[in-house]
Amino acid sequence: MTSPSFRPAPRAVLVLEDGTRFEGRAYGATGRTVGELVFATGMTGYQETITDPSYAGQIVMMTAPHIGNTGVNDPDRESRRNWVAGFVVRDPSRIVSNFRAQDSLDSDLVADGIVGISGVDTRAITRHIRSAGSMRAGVFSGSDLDLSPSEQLDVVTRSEGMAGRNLSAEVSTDHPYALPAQGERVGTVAVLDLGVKQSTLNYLAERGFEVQVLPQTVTADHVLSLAPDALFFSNGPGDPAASEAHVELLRTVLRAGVPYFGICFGNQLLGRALGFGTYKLPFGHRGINQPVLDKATGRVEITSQNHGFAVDLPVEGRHTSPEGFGEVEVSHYSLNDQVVEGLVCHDIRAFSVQYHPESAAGPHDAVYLFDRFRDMVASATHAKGEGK
Ligand SMILES: NC(=O)CC[C@H](N)C(=O)O
Repeated sequence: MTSPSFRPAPRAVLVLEDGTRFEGRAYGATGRTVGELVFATGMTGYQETITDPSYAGQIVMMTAPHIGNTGVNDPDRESRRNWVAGFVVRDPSRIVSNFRAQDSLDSDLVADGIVGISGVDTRAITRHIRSAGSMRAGVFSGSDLDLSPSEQLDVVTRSEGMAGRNLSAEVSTDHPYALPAQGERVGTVAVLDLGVKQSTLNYLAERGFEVQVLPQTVTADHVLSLAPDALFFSNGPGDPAASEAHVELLRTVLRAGVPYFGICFGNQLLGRALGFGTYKLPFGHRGINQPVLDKATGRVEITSQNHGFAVDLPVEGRHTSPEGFGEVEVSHYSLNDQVVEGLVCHDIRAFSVQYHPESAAGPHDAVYLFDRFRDMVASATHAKGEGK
């Protein structure tokens, strides 16, 4: 595992849908892959990134130049596999050096068939995407290099874009399962698994929730038949505008008075359930040092983010839900570009954030949101007990 190999890897090429090409070396599995090319700015946490199911369908490029130094290990996996459609790095570590390492990143990518490329100028590619926007791309190595440049470009331009894409079925659990509550029990939370990360489930269980994880195919009737004390929608890949069935489920369960918390995709779906729109950002927010303002406290949080879509609402003032859920406010917004980063409902028990309070990887500034959820559910249960 730690023996250095100084043989140059075989060639590979990264082809962008606008025809731009970058020559490099094969990294991870060899072959061909297509997806939306996005960049992630975290200097650490590559394993949490590639095992985040929200990245399904995306070729992730790390802007940090040196990747793989600490290898991979089982405790840091956020889900059952690596989900990225492809992986682009500048300078992969030739050795693994960490006491927690169980394997090298390269061989872990090979095990999951993730086609990657290294030795490309990731700074130039990032600047290109920053100006031109995220776009479809392909990585080709091995016998796929026999395709001519125009045939490779054809493969890319014939592939599906991210707008309008529903990917929940690819990443969700196919069977329900549960995590027991830890410490003082607050109640049960039904978690719709749209691509949930393990750290999120752990935080919920640690806050006293019995966590019931449900496949994304579940119906509103089934959720209500479980009589959960709360509902949670996870992060996940794809375009929120293509998840109408989940939006309908959310509306029904909210109308039944069940308290709600959503993260990332779960924030976008709350926005849509309330009757607002979502839109695609030019190149999205992906990294672990994204500044966000909590409007209620004036506090700035440094957050972990991974989103390419956002809720379409002015960050100031209150807005009336066209779906009859009362007054809604943007609770948090990005200090980089004023994009909506959180929603709070004033007339029903529901809130959500666009960023990742489970902080895997990333700073722990936003972990308080799990406490806020626990307190909201505890007060709802108390009110129910008093017949309010
Ligand atoms: N991490 C997420 O949940 C991402 C949500 C959505 N797929 C987006 O890209 O905006």
